[in-house]
Amino acid sequence: MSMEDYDFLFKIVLIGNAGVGKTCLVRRFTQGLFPPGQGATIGVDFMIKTVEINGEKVKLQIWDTAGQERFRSITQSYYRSANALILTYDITCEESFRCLPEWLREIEQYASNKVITVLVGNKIDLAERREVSQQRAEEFSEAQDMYYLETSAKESDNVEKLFLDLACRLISEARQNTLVNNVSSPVPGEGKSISYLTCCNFN
Ligand SMILES: Nc1nc2c(ncn2[C@@H]2O[C@H](COP(=O)(O)OP(=O)(O)OP(=O)(O)O)[C@@H](O)[C@H]2O)c(=O)[nH]1
Repeated sequence: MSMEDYDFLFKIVLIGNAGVGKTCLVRRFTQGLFPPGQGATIGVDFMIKTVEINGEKVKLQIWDTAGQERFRSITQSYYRSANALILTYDITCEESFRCLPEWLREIEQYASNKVITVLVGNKIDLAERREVSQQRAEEFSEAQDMYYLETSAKESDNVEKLFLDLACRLISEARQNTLVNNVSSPVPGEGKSISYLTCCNFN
């Protein structure tokens, strides 16, 4: 496949406290591995994965930002052009959940108002150490109008689903924008134009 051979290109940025597992989620999805002894991210890392959804090639540019406070001014500059943000916390770390309103303020300030935000509670393989209940996280995400998903980068639980559902959402949004911006374009209903809806499982 050549570099230009894709139907959609989306930029996804992962944010959240240090140590919640952002890098591991990205490595799991893009490389299919759980890195041993993963060091803290310095600034921002970048990975690409192209997936096929209902016969269409979707190129995902995935930006993994450092959670440490001292990198905040660097990472903020990556919000603006993001199509989607994956706001991650660690279900075994109350502190990472309590910081979410702070992250939402960052999003409000630096991201586009069209950005899609997904809240992710990572490390569900450590169920016995859980400090944040699923219900509490769901209530929070509902109040903030975000999708919510729990994952384990270690056990590969829901990681593929996270990125693929997000890609479906982004395709859906992109099509709606095209329709809004171009009134003469054909209405959906023909060929494969609405089949993508069947793969969006967020609720
Ligand atoms: N048990 C378990 N450990 C995880 C999981 N995901 C990440 N970890 C561990 O959590 C630690 C931090 O993971 P990272 O992926 O580096 O976290 P990060 O959010 O990228 O951290 P920063 O780069 O500092 O922002 C590492 O020791 C990982 O092995 C998971 O799903 N389950």
